[in-house]
Amino acid sequence: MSSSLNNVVLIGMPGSGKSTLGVLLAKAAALAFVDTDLLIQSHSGQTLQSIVDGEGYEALRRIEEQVLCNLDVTGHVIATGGSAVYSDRAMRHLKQNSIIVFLDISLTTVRQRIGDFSLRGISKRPEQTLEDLFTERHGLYTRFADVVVNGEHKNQNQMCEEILKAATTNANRNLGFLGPSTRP
Ligand SMILES: Nc1ncnc2c1ncn2[C@@H]1O[C@H](COP(=O)(O)OP(=O)(O)O)[C@@H](O)[C@H]1O
Ligand SMILES: O=C(O)C1=C[C@@H](OP(=O)(O)O)[C@@H](O)[C@H](O)C1
Ligand SMILES: [Mg+2]
Repeated sequence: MSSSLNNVVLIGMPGSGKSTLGVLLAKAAALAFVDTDLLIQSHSGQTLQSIVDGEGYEALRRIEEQVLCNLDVTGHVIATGGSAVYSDRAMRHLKQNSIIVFLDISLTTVRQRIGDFSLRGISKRPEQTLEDLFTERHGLYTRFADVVVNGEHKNQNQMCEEILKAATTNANRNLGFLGPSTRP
């Protein structure tokens, strides 16, 4: 059979809803769920914040790349961390059998949702502002996305429906996504 695009990978800024929407989406689509931030924490035995504080943001990116490249699942919704897109290798690996969905929210909404970002283990250069980070990443999220879902002014249920619809439409152009009902 041709490549089965049977995972949904969520990418986007912190606060875009990857972790919370990922669970809802998995329930709605009868898929399993994995949050790669939790894999990083269990892999390293510490919180993301303590990795950034103790070893620096580049160490977090290296661990994240390793965890993403070792991920070998099918039939999952995969919530990534906001910095996943800094690894070309990891994104190419995920793309092999996944639809990549970018949850696109504004900088204002990022600020509202994440509050004090210095406590959130964000992987960024020390001098980098949130605005700089937003601009730098927006291009990366767009580049790797198969589908972009605008997340402004929508509640979680609306987002979930929209992601599912967009991912299914996109995947139906390929084969084998979300089970037999979408196969020709
Ligand atoms: N569509 C939405 N509308 C309002 N709040 C949301 C929405 N999606 C997520 N949130 C909230 O935003 C916060 C960050 O969500 P989270 O899933 O942790 O984002 P991420 O994993 O992308 O960093 C949580 O408090 C969550 O409840
Ligand atoms: O954007 C980032 O640099 C990060 C986002 C976090 O995940 P969420 O995007 O789920 O908040 C987590 O991976 C880590 O603290 C780094
Ligand atoms: Mg998250």
